[in-house]
Amino acid sequence: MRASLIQIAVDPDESVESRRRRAASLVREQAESDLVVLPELWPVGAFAYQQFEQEAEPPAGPTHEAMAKAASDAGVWLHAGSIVEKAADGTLYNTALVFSPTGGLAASYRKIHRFGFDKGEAVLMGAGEDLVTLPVPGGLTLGLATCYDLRFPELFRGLVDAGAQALVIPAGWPARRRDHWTLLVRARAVENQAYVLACGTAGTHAGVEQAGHSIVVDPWGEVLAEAGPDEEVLTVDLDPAKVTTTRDVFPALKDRRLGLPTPATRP
Ligand SMILES: O=C(O)CCC(=O)C(=O)O
Repeated sequence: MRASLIQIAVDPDESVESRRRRAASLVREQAESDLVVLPELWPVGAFAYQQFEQEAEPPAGPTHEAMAKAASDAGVWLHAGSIVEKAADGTLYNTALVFSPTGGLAASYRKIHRFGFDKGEAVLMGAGEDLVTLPVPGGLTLGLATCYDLRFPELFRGLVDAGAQALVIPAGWPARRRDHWTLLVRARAVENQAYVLACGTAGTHAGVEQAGHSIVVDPWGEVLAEAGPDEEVLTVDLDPAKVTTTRDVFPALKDRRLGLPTPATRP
């Protein structure tokens, strides 16, 4: 199963429309891949809070339309990163969209952990409630998470319990915390014995330099490929059997001790 991560640059001197066209054309160039991944909020920029309302899209808006067409033109599974979704009741969500090779919406995921503490996404957006997995026929079962979610291991364990074999994480991670990014991506791969495909953005928007350094890690924690800081497409071959082999040879997931009493529940 071949995967390509498109680490697109998000810079304020390019319009959202132009970036959307460019992203679609980059997706079309990956027709040799089975799965293509774009980063978090690449149309507007993950830190461009002031533009969230203006660039918010209904579930079947312009990014959805452009990405559905790009997926079917290329004949690939497309994790199209995330958009600012405006739901019917007016709530904004950071919503990831995944398209099948015929351009149908196969899954969507509303980011569960909102970033910003008392500002930005944390106050402007609603929180997702649902864990999402998606089996890709003939390939791996994907588990979906977005950016700041990476800091919450219990989410990933939930995805693994639901069958995930490859954790796909679009992000808009800042350069100043790049060490956390690479450390946490590898940790999620090792502890869950799963592939991790983590796709960030390049460039600088809203004054926040992006880390880039998209990275693909195998179920043993080995880095298969890592991008630099600039716009780049990272292509790797994944072996679905490697997840089963790793879990069979080193069955740590079977040694979990669930339901132990805590000091509060101990009689
Ligand atoms: O957790 C971090 O350091 C970055 C998170 C982030 O930038 C985001 O979720 O948009």
